[in-house]
Amino acid sequence: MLLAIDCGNTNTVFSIWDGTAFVATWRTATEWQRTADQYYVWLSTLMEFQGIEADITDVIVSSTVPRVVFNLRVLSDRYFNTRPIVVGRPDCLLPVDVRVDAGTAVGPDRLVNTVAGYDKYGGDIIVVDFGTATTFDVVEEDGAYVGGVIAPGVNLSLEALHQAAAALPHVDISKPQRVVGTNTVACMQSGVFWGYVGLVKEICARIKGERDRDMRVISTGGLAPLFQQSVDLFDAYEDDLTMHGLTVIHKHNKENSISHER
Ligand SMILES: Nc1ncnc2c1ncn2[C@@H]1O[C@H](COP(=O)(O)OP(=O)(O)OP(=O)(O)O)[C@@H](O)[C@H]1O
Ligand SMILES: CC(C)(CO)[C@@H](O)C(=O)NCCC(=O)O
Ligand SMILES: [K+]
Repeated sequence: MLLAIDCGNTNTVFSIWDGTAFVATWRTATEWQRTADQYYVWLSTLMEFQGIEADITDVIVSSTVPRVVFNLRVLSDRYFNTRPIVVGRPDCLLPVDVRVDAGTAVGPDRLVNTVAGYDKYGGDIIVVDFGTATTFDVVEEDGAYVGGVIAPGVNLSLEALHQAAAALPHVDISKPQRVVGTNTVACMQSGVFWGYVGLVKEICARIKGERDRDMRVISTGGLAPLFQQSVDLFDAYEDDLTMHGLTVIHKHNKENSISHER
């Protein structure tokens, strides 16, 4: 079985893939200090608790935080006796081209989202991921990643207001009842919620305009449904797009590269 690890700047998600379906998914805060042994205690406890007897033979990692990769490598090596595939490293093959400026290190999560989006929907799509940052990834007709947009994440935007302004509280995002807020929290929620609706609309329209074609917009990330509730922003929503992409990349590497086994 495959252990797929999607490490974002805020959260790290571990999923076990049996070749057909995900048998379990667990989420933990991203902390680069966490050691391989700590990961294993956490993972094995959850597996035992849920009665999952997974024989993990393969590990694939996508990490937007370079420092955590070392301990995830040790985890893979020490407890699963396998060398992990690390997306973005030269020995990890991608099933699609990456056409960006020379020397640009595209975030591995964006590459994985691109692969997943192309696998599920084909080309000419925009993948929008509401993570720590909100990213827009543009997929060419042939599946190539051809660039995109990085905007501040929803929670980050609210947190920035709280951090920078003494009188602004910590607020969770939600859809405000009205645009005109009559209290501080409602005003902040309105600014971020409706501001975000505008941001997504404008960026997608401009991408389509720049490329002079219609493109399907696929959303992923925990907050996508909140926005979709109010306005028709996306053509489809996928709750586990990054994880799906990791399984596609793993399969591609298994079929096309020299063995990752020891
Ligand atoms: N209905 C909701 N209301 C508020 N927050 C939500 C809701 N659903 C999900 N979230 C939060 O939205 C955030 C988005 O989750 P997601 O997994 O897409 O990215 P992340 O873990 O924050 O970022 P990264 O992948 O960059 O670490 C998470 O912090 C999650 O707890
Ligand atoms: C933009 C984030 C933070 C989104 O998770 C990540 O993809 C990243 O660190 N990217 C590196 C820069 C780039 O993708 O061009
Ligand atoms: K994510």
